[in-house]
Amino acid sequence: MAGFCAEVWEATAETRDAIDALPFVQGLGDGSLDRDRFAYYMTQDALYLRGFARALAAAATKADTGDEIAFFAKAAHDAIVVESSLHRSNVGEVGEAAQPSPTCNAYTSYVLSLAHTQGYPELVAGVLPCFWVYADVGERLMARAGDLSEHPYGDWISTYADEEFAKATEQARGIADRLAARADTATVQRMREAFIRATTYEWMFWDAAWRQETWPH
Ligand SMILES: Cc1ncc(C[n+]2csc(CCO)c2C)c(N)n1
Repeated sequence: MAGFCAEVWEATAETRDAIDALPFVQGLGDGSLDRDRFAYYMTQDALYLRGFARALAAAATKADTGDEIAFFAKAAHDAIVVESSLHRSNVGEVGEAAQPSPTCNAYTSYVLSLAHTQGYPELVAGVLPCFWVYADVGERLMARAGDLSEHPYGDWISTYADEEFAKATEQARGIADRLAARADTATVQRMREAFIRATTYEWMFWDAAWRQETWPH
């Protein structure tokens, strides 16, 4: 039987094609995206990363090997430190008044609900699209953009097209496959659902940035 990752990657093919086709992602790749939309995205992403880093730290507490504790603890660290520097250089510090959008709130609440109500395998499956979708999009935008020195979003593209980041994604996939291989059928089904749901949230996050989504009241 093919591994968990191969299976859920296939199951999310339509959503991933839809991500590639989003005007936000297209504009990020060809540099035509307007600065306002990018700034909105960056602020929402900084808010997302705070919640997401907590979910990664929870994965570290649930992990059952030293390597995996270290992997998720470092990922939690990088979500705040490495990604924050990308944010700071683009939009400065995120103001105290910044509020998560409905989609940002839904996505972070979702991964935190996995952290608090589900087991380690389900949580790993739910945080995996964050790595994999970004590495996949980053790699593709990089191949298309070529020289990034004059690209308005070159630092974003190079962060996610980075070799180190590809390695972290590979490690996250290895962990998910190992967990699924020894999990019972019901757990694998919940893992599948978590992966698919989180991939859909990745689509929604970019779509919300394009629309500069706000709360109705
Ligand atoms: C909506 C959204 N999804 C995924 C990422 C990418 N990302 C966030 S934390 C992390 C792991 C540690 O660096 C990765 C890959 C993002 N920035 N924003």
